[in-house]
Amino acid sequence: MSLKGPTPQQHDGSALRIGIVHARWNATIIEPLVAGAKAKLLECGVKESNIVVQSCPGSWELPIATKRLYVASKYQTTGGSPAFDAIIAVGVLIKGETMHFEYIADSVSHGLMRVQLDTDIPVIFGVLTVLNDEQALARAGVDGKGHNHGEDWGLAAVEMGVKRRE
Ligand SMILES: O=Nc1c(NC[C@H](O)[C@H](O)[C@H](O)CO)[nH]c(=O)[nH]c1=O
Repeated sequence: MSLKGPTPQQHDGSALRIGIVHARWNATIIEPLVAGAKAKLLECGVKESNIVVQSCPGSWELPIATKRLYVASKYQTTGGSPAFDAIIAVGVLIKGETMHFEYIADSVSHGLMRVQLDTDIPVIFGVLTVLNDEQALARAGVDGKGHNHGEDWGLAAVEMGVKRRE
């Protein structure tokens, strides 16, 4: 058994509304990650109609796309309270030949942390920062290898969404 990974908890997601914002770079990895997160949301009782999925060009755009989803939702509900209990930001950064990877990874991680602290809406960090395709495939659970990290992000979104309402 791996020493890594979160200790799972059981939470009832039936009252939650969850956003998923995903980049479109490296779509063959993004797709299983988003599917894994969504499957766990549904397994925890989140209603399909309460899962909103949006996309953006790449991981660099995740912080602003996540912030915009929160802001837009705030004005769609009565009383201006945000409509989302948590948002999962999904991206796949694969190291290339240049320093581009480092700059995006660093900026996106700080950006997403800032969005969640500024908005008080939990933003689950679903950005893979990997050194090669094999690492990406293993973390998306593709071809039965490795573990789909999207599932962990779905569970984290339910836990944080429930706790935000307590
Ligand atoms: O470069 N590699 C990647 C990437 N670059 C695009 C960047 O996020 C942004 O969309 C553009 O720079 C335009 O702002 N975006 C990713 O999600 N993964 C990568 O591996």
